[in-house]
Amino acid sequence: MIEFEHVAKHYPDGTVAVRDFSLTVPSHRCVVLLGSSGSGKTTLLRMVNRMVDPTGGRVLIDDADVRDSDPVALRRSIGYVLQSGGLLPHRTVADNVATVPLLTGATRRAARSRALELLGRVGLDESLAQRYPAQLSGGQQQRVGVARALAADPNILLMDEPFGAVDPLVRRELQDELLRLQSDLGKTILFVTHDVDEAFRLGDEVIVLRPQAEIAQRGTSVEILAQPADDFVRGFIGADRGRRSLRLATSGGRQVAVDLEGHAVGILE
Ligand SMILES: Nc1ncnc2c1ncn2[C@@H]1O[C@H](COP(=O)(O)OP(=O)(O)OP(=O)(O)O)[C@@H](O)[C@H]1O
Repeated sequence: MIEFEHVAKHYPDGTVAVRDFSLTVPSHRCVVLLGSSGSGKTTLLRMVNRMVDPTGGRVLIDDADVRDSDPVALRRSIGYVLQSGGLLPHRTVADNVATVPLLTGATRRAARSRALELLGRVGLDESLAQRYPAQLSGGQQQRVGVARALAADPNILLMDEPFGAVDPLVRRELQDELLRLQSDLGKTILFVTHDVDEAFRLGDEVIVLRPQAEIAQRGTSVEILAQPADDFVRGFIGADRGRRSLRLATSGGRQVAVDLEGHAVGILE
């Protein structure tokens, strides 16, 4: 469980990235921070692994203040996936994934076999293990990034726009993969995105943020879509532009959900 207790982040230049943010992320759940650029999402995420220290309030992991833990050990114990993949360019794929197990004392042999197992888990063929990151597609690099984040078998995964740099089809594949992994592994995931569809697909709970990480609304995708808290949320999720509106049409005795342009999106069971 991750708890943010009235955290704030004021930068020396006067920027208030986070004003007063409180949230509990329950264990084994995926909570998504959804907000536009500059709303403070990355700042909040990095407070968990102490890449950013709050200027007010505190962050607890399983009731322990992260300030009391060694930052390097803390970072090794938490999986972190970035949009850019963050892979080491001069190390092979297998070595990239094996880095953390090696640092935490695994033998070379054990680290390597763990790396190969994880590559399989994220849907990558073993034949890619000896390649360098630049020899992979963007989607494959992101899979390696996820495998690397899982390498230390962390309880917590922090994911910062991890699928933002790939095309929409691959993005969907990676989302499916994460949903599958999560149903197997049950990690505590804090996921940052500005993409509403992604947030609604992945989040057990979605936190819609205004600037300075002010919570505009929190809830399941169903709750937010059914009852947007205000005009800001309505605008952000596109409900005000009819983007999320469907209507029912009947064809051959079946009820079909169609979007506002008349394209079929699903069938009512
Ligand atoms: N070192 C810094 N000094 C001053 N201001 C900063 C610093 N780092 C971040 N900020 C500011 O803090 C605010 C929040 O930044 P943050 O990166 O958390 O937003 P974000 O929601 O993750 O945005 P994005 O989606 O664009 O990554 C922004 O206004 C940003 O300019």
